[in-house]
Amino acid sequence: MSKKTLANLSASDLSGKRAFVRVDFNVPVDDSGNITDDTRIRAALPTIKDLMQKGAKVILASHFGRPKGVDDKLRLTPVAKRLSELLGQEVVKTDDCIGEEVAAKVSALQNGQVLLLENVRFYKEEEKNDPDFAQKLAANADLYVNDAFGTAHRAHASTEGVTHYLSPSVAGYLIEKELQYLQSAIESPQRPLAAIIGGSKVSSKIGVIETLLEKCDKLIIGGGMIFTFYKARGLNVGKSLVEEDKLELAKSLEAKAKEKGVTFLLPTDVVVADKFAADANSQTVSIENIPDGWMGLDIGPDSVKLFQEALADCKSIVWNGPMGVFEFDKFAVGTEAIAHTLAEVSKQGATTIIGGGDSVAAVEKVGLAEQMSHISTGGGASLELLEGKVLPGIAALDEA
Ligand SMILES: Nc1ncnc2c1ncn2[C@@H]1O[C@H](COP(=O)(O)OP(=O)(O)OP(=O)(O)O)[C@@H](O)[C@H]1O
Ligand SMILES: O=C(O)[C@H](O)COP(=O)(O)O
Repeated sequence: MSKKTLANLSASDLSGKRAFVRVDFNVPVDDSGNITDDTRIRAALPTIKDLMQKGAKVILASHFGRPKGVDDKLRLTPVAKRLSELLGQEVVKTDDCIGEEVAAKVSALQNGQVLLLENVRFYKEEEKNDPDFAQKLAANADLYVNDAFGTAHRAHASTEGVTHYLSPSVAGYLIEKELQYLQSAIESPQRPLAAIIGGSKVSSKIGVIETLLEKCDKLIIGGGMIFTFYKARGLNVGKSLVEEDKLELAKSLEAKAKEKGVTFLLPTDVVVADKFAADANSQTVSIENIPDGWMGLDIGPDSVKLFQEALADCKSIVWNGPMGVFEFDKFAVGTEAIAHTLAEVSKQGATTIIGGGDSVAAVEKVGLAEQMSHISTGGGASLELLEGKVLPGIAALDEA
């Protein structure tokens, strides 16, 4: 990575210094506000612990959800509690992210102590990347560390704006690791490189499919978007999800794959349902025989076999997006089978990278996360990185 990282800063650079650290603690919670998955908190620990050990005063900032103004349900209090448990040390929590209370609590911090600011999105200025707000965030700190990979695709005050007021501005260990895996996966992969792209719509994955067509040897498509490709081929898709305005695009993506010599695989059979529900009636049919009135919600067993065979000799695999409606157990089979396949090829030495969000949730659900080479903590951010886009939260950091 050409950016300066925390590894470049020694104890003498950090001891007694107030480090403003942007993390992504936007964690899933249940209806009672309990954290259901603390992966993102644990992923930030190497950076936080390193700063503590090097004697910095650690000021953590994060967003949580998408509040419109102050929202008591979106306070970071449960996160502070969980982080205190993980660090084995009390984390000081403020009720705001700027202002006098923050200034007072920061000035009372000892070297190695950790403070968590309140949700930065309680201020609309955060998402507007307002310079005055960024300056207020920066006012209590001496330097900036960005470790919020999941939010690095947002040019917000705490991810981009603050870098104009704090120096040095460096990447934390999580961002460093994410870039190392995701960038090298597509820039200098061990080949064959396969990409598996799923999810609901072609429209949200056009950019990544187009970029991957330039980079990978095999492109495997699953999820709701397959029906747009089938319809473009003239097949009947029943009540399945289709983006009518993307039929031409689907045709051109298939044609482009052919032109580039990329193996382009769509499922050969699907599991169809009579309604969009967990308890729907279902049957497995070949893609030529989707009945009227039924909708495809998962890939079928022949497709799983086809994909497994295609993945068997791959040395690098990137996966983004579920193969079916995995939230319903009945239609999670295809997604889970792909997770098992990736765990298998990982064991045989392939690099397997899971690109955020739903595919990560699926891999975790089947308990295979540990077996993958890299599980990204970013959904949108990992997708944008795979698309080859510049992430503003990273671009703004100091050059190495
Ligand atoms: N056949 C299908 N019909 C309708 N929806 C589907 C189908 N297959 C998958 N989905 C839905 O797609 C959603 C995920 O799609 P989306 O485009 O948001 O992917 P994503 O969240 O970007 O993926 P990731 O989070 O892994 O990056 C899931 O909620 C899943 O239920
Ligand atoms: O969960 C995420 O993808 C990140 O925390 C970014 O959240 P956002 O999409 O609300 O900006």
